[in-house]
Amino acid sequence: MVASKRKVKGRTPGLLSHTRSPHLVTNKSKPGLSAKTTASIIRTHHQLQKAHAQAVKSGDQAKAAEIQKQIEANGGLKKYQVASITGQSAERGGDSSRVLVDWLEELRLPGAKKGKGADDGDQSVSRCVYDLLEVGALSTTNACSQRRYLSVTRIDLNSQSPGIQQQDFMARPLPKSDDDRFDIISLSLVLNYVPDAEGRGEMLKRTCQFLRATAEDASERPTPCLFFVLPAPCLTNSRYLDRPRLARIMESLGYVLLRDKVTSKLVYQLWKWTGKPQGKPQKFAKVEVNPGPKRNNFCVVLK
Ligand SMILES: C[S@@+](CC[C@H](N)C(=O)[O-])C[C@H]1O[C@@H](n2cnc3c(N)ncnc32)[C@H](O)[C@@H]1O
Repeated sequence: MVASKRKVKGRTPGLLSHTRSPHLVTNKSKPGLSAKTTASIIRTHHQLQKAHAQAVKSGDQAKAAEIQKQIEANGGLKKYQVASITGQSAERGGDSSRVLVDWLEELRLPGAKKGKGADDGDQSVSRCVYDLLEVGALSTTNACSQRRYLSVTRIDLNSQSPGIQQQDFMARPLPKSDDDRFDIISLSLVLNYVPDAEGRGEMLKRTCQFLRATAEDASERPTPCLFFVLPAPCLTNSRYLDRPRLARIMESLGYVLLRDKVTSKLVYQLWKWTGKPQGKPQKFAKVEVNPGPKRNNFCVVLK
């Protein structure tokens, strides 16, 4: 059966190829880029990245080089980032770090107060500042950057501003002491950028090395914690991953779920790191958990 144009247009929402990061505020958007164009740039970039990772994995250097050329011909990471910013609108969710700060405030992180610089003049709390590592940062003015109780270190594979270090989180030198660790790590729409399942598992594992251990007297606090955002279909419509399986993966690394929010487009989660993995170290292979023809193949493998 040939799918009609209308059917293609009225897309199946659960397919990853139809998602994009819909939460960046577009007040500064370039009006020239239509939603369709930005979605297409993002989708193509993800597909090519994935094909490139597969070619590298299979040792096909010629194919990898060819795909790399295509990635560059399509504008590369730079164009993808522009599309990520310009293709989004506040009505579609806005800045995801608003969810993070709302949760930190709701969970009564000591010193965390609502609003910009809300701890000004409050003598009753000694000033608490928490170190946040924002991986995959595209902005220096989002909600988490506007809280005085957060000191934000921003990194991205391609820095768009002097306030963002150009750095691959996977190549960031491992901490030598707690001075190099963080209270909070944010991976907003970053895990799904990683083109292969093993790489995603490695990224999750690596977060544990960058978080400060919980002090004995601070067990009620939400920190140290990991905030992440994923396109909803990664967890709601994947053959290989759903929320229970992700929870088992995270718990095996020592995380416990504090907050979880699912919208039609995105899943937001906040995980506290206990420093104590539950049980023996576990491996998670690529296992089908949700069979079905209209599902995507998003997967996290932990070796
Ligand atoms: C879709 S954008 C998301 C940006 C922003 N966090 C958001 O929520 O809108 C993904 C960003 O993650 C960055 N990224 C992906 N893997 C990364 C890594 N290993 N280290 C640093 N940045 C990374 C990419 O360069 C890209 O700018």
